[in-house]
Amino acid sequence: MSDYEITPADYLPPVPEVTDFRIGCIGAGFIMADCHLVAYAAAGIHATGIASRTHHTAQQVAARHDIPSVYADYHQLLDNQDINVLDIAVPPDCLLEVIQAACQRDHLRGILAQKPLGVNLSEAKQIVALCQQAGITLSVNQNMRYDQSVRAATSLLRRDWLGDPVLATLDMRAIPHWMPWQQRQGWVTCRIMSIHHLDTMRCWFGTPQRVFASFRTDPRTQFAHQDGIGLYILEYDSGLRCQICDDVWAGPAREGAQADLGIHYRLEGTEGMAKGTIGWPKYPEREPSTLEYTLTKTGRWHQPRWNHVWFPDAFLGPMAELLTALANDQQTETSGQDNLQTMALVDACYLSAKQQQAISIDSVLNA
Ligand SMILES: NC(=O)C1=CN([C@@H]2O[C@H](COP(=O)(O)OP(=O)(O)OC[C@H]3O[C@@H](n4cnc5c(N)ncnc54)[C@H](OP(=O)(O)O)[C@@H]3O)[C@@H](O)[C@H]2O)C=CC1
Ligand SMILES: O=C1CO[C@H](CO)[C@@H](O)[C@@H]1O
Repeated sequence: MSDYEITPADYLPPVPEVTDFRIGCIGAGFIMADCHLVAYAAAGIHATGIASRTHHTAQQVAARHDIPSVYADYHQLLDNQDINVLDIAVPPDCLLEVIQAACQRDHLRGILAQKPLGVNLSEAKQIVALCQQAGITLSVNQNMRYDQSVRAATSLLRRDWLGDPVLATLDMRAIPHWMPWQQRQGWVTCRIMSIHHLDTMRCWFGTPQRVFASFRTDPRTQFAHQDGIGLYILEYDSGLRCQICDDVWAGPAREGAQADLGIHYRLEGTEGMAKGTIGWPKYPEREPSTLEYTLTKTGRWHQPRWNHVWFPDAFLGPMAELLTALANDQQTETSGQDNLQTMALVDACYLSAKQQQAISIDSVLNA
């Protein structure tokens, strides 16, 4: 293989050597049942216990995934001293109380919490502080970083193959399935979906200095919401600009017109250019994400391909990283502390759209 080629180690997550941690799952909804547990099982990682709000839901998911212990509620799961790692996927406005209860137990070593880390930066800070005080390693499930194309692009950037980053754009034209609990938050897009794209830009380029965000409401969504279709410009002092368009309306495709759905991104640097697609909008069909790149040093297109997909395969990544970090007494890349910057960026987007002006991320982080 010539230089400047991507290999599986660049797009697949590490599989932890030590898998004897005992995982308790809190939440048994879509993401836990159809993504987390499916990806873990494929790697030989099996949860020990599960609890949901509704006992019957937990029983059904336990039966489907061969989970030996089902608890009537999450407090009972937390009482089991054998469980030392939590995998939490509950609505964001339920997360803080679950973490508060978890931090009162002294047998827990690690927590993987689904994004967003609470309803805002203030809650995220409380969650991070609670885990630090309890000596629990907290990691946030910002799993788009583990999408195979995103991860491969991260490798290109970390090796400097693209040179100095000049411009990055990401265009989402897709209709996600919305969860009923979003209605009580009044969020359609930014804190639920755009958070992935904002966090991915952070993974690629670090935290921007400022963001300008503009929202327009989504004509299909029946409940009152603050966001809807989201447009974002991220400004970096280096000169780099990132632009994200999250169009969750994507035209009247559900209303009878033809659909043209997908997610495309493009990264331009002084020494190369990469363009990718994210296959997730086709889920449950398995459409792998793609990446192509061209470099001044090679003068041709490089087109690595794989059969893995974000949903569900990439969900091994965040748990594998947490288990590896626990075994080595380290933090993960998506630690709670790191995620405060993603949460600050998201809060800055809502503030920017409301005030119709660019917002510095530091001003939100340090407010
Ligand atoms: N790519 C990603 O990383 C994705 C992340 N997510 C995140 O995962 C979390 C869970 O999402 P998802 O699984 O799709 O949601 P679901 O609605 O499918 O599941 C929610 C789970 O939380 C439980 N729950 C506890 N309290 C409540 C409550 N007050 N209202 C509603 N449910 C409650 C539900 O219990 P029960 O059903 O027993 O009543 C269920 O087990 C969210 O934070 C979401 O943002 C979601 C999708 C994709
Ligand atoms: O994180 C997410 C990614 O995709 C889902 C769409 O099916 C969203 O619901 C979501 O919260």
